[in-house]
Amino acid sequence: MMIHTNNYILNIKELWDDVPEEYLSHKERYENAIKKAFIVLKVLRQLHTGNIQITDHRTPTNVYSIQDGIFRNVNPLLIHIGLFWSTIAAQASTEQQAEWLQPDSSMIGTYVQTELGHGSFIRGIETTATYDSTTDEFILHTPRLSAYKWWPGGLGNTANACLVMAQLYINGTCHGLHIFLAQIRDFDTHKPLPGIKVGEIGPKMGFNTADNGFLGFDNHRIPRTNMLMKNVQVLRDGTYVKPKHDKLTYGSMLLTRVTLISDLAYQLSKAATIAVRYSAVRRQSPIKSNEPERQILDFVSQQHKLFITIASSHVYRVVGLWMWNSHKRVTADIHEGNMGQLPELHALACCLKAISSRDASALVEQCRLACGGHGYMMASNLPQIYAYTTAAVTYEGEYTVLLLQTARYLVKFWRLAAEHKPLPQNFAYFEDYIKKNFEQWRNSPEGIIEGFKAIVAGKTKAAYDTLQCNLRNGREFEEAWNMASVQLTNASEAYARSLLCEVFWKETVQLSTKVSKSLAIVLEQLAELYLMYWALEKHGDLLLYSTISRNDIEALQSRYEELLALIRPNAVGLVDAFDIRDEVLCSTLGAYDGRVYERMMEEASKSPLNEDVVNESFHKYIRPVTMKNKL
Ligand SMILES: CCCCCCCC/C=C\CCCCCCCCCCC/C=C/C(=O)SCCNC(=O)CCNC(=O)[C@H](O)C(C)(C)COP(=O)(O)OP(=O)(O)OC[C@H]1O[C@@H](n2cnc3c(N)ncnc32)[C@H](O)[C@@H]1OP(=O)(O)O
Ligand SMILES: Cc1cc2nc3c(=O)[nH]c(=O)nc-3n(C[C@H](O)[C@H](O)[C@H](O)COP(=O)(O)OP(=O)(O)OC[C@H]3O[C@@H](n4cnc5c(N)ncnc54)[C@H](O)[C@@H]3O)c2cc1C
Repeated sequence: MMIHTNNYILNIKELWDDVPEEYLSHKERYENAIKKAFIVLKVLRQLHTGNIQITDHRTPTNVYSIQDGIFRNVNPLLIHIGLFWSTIAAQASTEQQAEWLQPDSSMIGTYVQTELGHGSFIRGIETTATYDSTTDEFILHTPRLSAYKWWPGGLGNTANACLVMAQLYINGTCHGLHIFLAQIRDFDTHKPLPGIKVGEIGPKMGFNTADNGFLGFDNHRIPRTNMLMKNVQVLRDGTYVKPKHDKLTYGSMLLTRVTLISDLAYQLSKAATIAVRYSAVRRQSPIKSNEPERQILDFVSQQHKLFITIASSHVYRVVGLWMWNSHKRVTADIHEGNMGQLPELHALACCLKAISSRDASALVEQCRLACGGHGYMMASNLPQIYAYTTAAVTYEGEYTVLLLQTARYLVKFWRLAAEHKPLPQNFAYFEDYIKKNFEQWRNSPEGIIEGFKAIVAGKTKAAYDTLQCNLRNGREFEEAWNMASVQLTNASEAYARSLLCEVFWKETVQLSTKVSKSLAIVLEQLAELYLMYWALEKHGDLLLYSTISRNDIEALQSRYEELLALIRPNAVGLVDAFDIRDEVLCSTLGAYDGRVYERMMEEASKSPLNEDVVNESFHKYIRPVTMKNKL
């Protein structure tokens, strides 16, 4: 059968709620989400087996964005598809993949790593997998409360299998963290298997349909062949065959960090669409007292809040794709046994995941605030987008922890520069900074990019000097590192920003040669706006580390304001171009037809508190008090 994904899925009636999910209980919400998730999964399986075929392009992202509208919150199968499958595909041997990745598999899985006691410091994970050579099995065990797995999405009620990260023990020797496939519930009855204690962790700020769960093992046995064995093996006699790089086990986190950048671009495009469309409809106060009230989008301060969100969505779309291609390249190299590019990819993924999630959550919140009171309504969908987006600052590597990983990489290159050793081309600017080869400031995108590199060099130098000073004062390295950690994270943040500016500007200039002149102008305006915005935000750093002057900063400010005026006529067109359907946007404020007030009233009428003209609590509680002496 040939289908058009959008229309096919949008026409499945059971996928769309009559009652907004905010009115459902925790339990009802989950049950409703599960109903929908399995309808979508069935479609995906039919797509996979070729029973149905798609006539529209961009298949995975299409399905992803449509399912995003179906689940106002989160698809409970997100981790099954996004992490369980992809980890097996990346880390299981060919034979294991052939067995486990069947399209009609009974397994519904999740990715189980974090414990009550350890999330960031994964070497501290306490769950053990001990090899028993007499039975050719691993024994999974949770030695204490802090070792209980806690957080995995879909674990609470949905999953019957999982990939577990545990410390591998063979003959009393610990070989560190490895990944194991464990069945946890009976495929038929869905009851937890003997030795498994599993449940859901309770309501959260968002992700309330993801049934995040807890899990404990009581000497639970799995076959030896359930360890993911593409990169590392345990043989029948207990021989341990080491991986080519000891961080290959962390590969799923690396991949998800890369993927997340694009996902956050998409979340930003939703928030920008809602806030810009609403700002075009909403009128509040005249600008000149004798004129009619103006669209709030005409207030320059409103443009300042919103246009950076549009630009940032494009930045993360472009940089997300750039990272995706790098990941593909490095993975191909790893297949050939060449691990050389892995540290750089890890360092880039860490800081870009950290900054993209932090930017996205701050900008989504800015869009919500830019919609005034109405942005606070759940029906605007902005609170849900915020709750979803802000979680990304924490999961898949907490913000600061990831920035500190990138700092290790920066410090390594600074040390080379300080010792006058050869540097790779992309860090040649460290040497220029040391030699004080400062460029004359240019008020242009290229000049700003150079300025940001000077900030990276200056901040890395400051952090490095502090580190050295702490060492000279007799501190151990780890302690000296901790004492310098504020400066180290600052350096990483600056590094991410310089990458974002450079990649976005270069890619935009290249793209501009391939599109119409009028489109090229708008794309370059957006890219320039992004660079100017951040140059102004970081003007203090530019004053400290580059050759910028006060006059230059004033000129940047004028150009920035000019850009806001230039973008204003295209603002609505720019968000329409994100091409997000109303059914996916789920927002009274952001729908394409602009019927904001009508939609708000329609949504309010769905409130159960409007079902009765007089709520029964009036008779039970209010009247007895207010009418007490008057009856
Ligand atoms: C129906 C649905 C339809 C779907 C259709 C599909 C279409 C899909 C399309 C789009 C999908 C996009 C959606 C994506 C959205 C996903 C949503 C996800 C939901 C949430 C899920 C959340 C999951 C989780 O959170 S899982 C748990 C994650 N946990 C963490 O991230 C822990 C963080 N901690 C760490 O990573 C580590 O502890 C550490 C790196 C901080 C430290 O590790 P350690 O071993 O201690 O190492 P250290 O001593 O610091 O360093 C030693 C050297 O190792 C280097 N290194 C560290 N890590 C790596 C690595 N990964 N790779 C390479 N090298 C690494 C490090 O740099 C050191 O090197 P050096 O040279 O010594 O400096
Ligand atoms: C919505 C959501 C979904 C999730 N889904 C999953 C899942 O599917 N599977 C899974 O396994 N996990 C999942 N997680 C868990 C997630 O990966 C962890 O919460 C995350 O890695 C952070 O770890 P933590 O909670 O232990 O924070 P902590 O590490 O305890 O962080 C607390 C504070 O300590 C600071 N800190 C910690 N270590 C350092 C350090 N070395 N240096 C400086 N500061 C430090 C942090 O910066 C932070 O400010 C999910 C979490 C959330 C919120």
